[in-house]
Amino acid sequence: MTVIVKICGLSTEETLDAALAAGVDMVGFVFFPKSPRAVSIERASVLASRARGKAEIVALTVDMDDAALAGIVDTVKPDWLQLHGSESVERVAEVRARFGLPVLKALGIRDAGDVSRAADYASVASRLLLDAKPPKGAALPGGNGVSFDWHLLDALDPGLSYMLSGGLDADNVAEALALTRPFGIDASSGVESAPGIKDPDRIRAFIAAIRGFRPNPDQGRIIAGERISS
Ligand SMILES: O=C(O)c1ccccc1N[C@@H]1O[C@H](COP(=O)(O)O)[C@@H](O)[C@H]1O
Repeated sequence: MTVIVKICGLSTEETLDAALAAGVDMVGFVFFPKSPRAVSIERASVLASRARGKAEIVALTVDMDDAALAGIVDTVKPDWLQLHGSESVERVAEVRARFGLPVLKALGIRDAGDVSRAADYASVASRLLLDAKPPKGAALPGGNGVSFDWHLLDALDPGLSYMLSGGLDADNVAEALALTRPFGIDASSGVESAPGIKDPDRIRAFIAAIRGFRPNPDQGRIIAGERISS
């Protein structure tokens, strides 16, 4: 099982290079002003040029209008747009069509109802990112370093491909992979030494933990009473 790895919220050459050298597949730049990881379009453009051809470049946006998205797309030239706000199914389809870029739609998960909503977005988003819902009163819609109950994903259609995020780090990602079947893994806080400060050692340890993960063939998931082997 090869799992795509995304590191989000990179803002320095040193940490970007550490992620690239460790074999990251996607690198995310955050365009949400309240985030401690927010970068300007100019800064993201420099970092994106450094990463281009080595990893896919993701522009993370939150409920952004077309004019602001266009500014990012024209200058940074991302490979992906990540929509991490409360964008509707219609808005996801509109952004994808208008900009001609694949869209990674983030959905906050806290309960079974949130999981069932994922199916609504599956046909319009190029890929889904299942993240923890932010704690009440949080300033950020993501990047809060909190996990959700991964067992909730047992209810997902097994054919639905998704990326997993929310409070993942080198210590818990193997357990997350053992309980779920994500196409990819995404982390931000879990590879930082302080909010917004990415740590090269934590990035390396995180990617090594994912690459080193081996599913236990005797430990299939139980879905609706039926054992699904790995
Ligand atoms: O990282 C941020 O600052 C951020 C801001 C606004 C929306 C989303 C954000 N990050 C995304 O959230 C996931 C989970 O973060 P964490 O690992 O729990 O800290 C992250 O991978 C980003 O895609």
